[in-house]
Amino acid sequence: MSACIHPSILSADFVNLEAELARIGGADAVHVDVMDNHFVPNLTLGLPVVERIQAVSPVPLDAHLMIADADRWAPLYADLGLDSVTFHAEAAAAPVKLARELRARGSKAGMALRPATAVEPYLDMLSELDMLLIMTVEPGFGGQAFLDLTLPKIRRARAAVDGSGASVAIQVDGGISASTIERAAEAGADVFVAGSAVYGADDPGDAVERLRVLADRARGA
Ligand SMILES: O=C(CO)[C@H](O)[C@H](O)COP(=O)(O)O
Ligand SMILES: [Fe+2]
Repeated sequence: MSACIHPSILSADFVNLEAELARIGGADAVHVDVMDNHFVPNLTLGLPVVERIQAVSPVPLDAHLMIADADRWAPLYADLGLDSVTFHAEAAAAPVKLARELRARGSKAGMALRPATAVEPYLDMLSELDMLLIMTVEPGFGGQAFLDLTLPKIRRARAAVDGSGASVAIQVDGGISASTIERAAEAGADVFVAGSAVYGADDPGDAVERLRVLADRARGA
């Protein structure tokens, strides 16, 4: 199966979101970064804006919740009918219960790990997840440099997912561009978030296709 490319609207023009969404019609999903200025030192948007994006988006929504008290808030995003809702393991008191709740409300369940958070403590809950997000930058801001130190964690996650038999996508987010996507793909990622590399391009739709070709080649797909 082809690599999935999820442009992040963090790098889009927030005053013209509907038009910005139309520019990435060939993407597999749009990645929406929700930040609360508590879990991360930045503030973006919340439920009412995500609800409107969901109403007008030509592609499914992949919400990345960088917010404290995920147990309370993440289910409310699932209630909007989003394709996937990803909470941070570091922000959830009961990750398994929360993942089950997201699925029960009709969303795919994603769980994210900061660069310094090990994957091993969570391997016994892979079957509860549809997606595991390995952050490849410290969450909080777009436009940061890809952290190569996350590559071994991507490899370990890939080996664990393949060994488990569970169907879990491995997403990477942060610093993904034409010069880094192949490294992440070779390590085992299959879903790629790209903000600045897509919306900073003259033609975001073309940038999506180029990234997909590079990732597929690196994955041998
Ligand atoms: O979650 C994020 C930051 O916390 C963003 O999704 C990510 O940074 C995308 O931006 P870029 O591709 O420019 O790094
Ligand atoms: Fe993100």
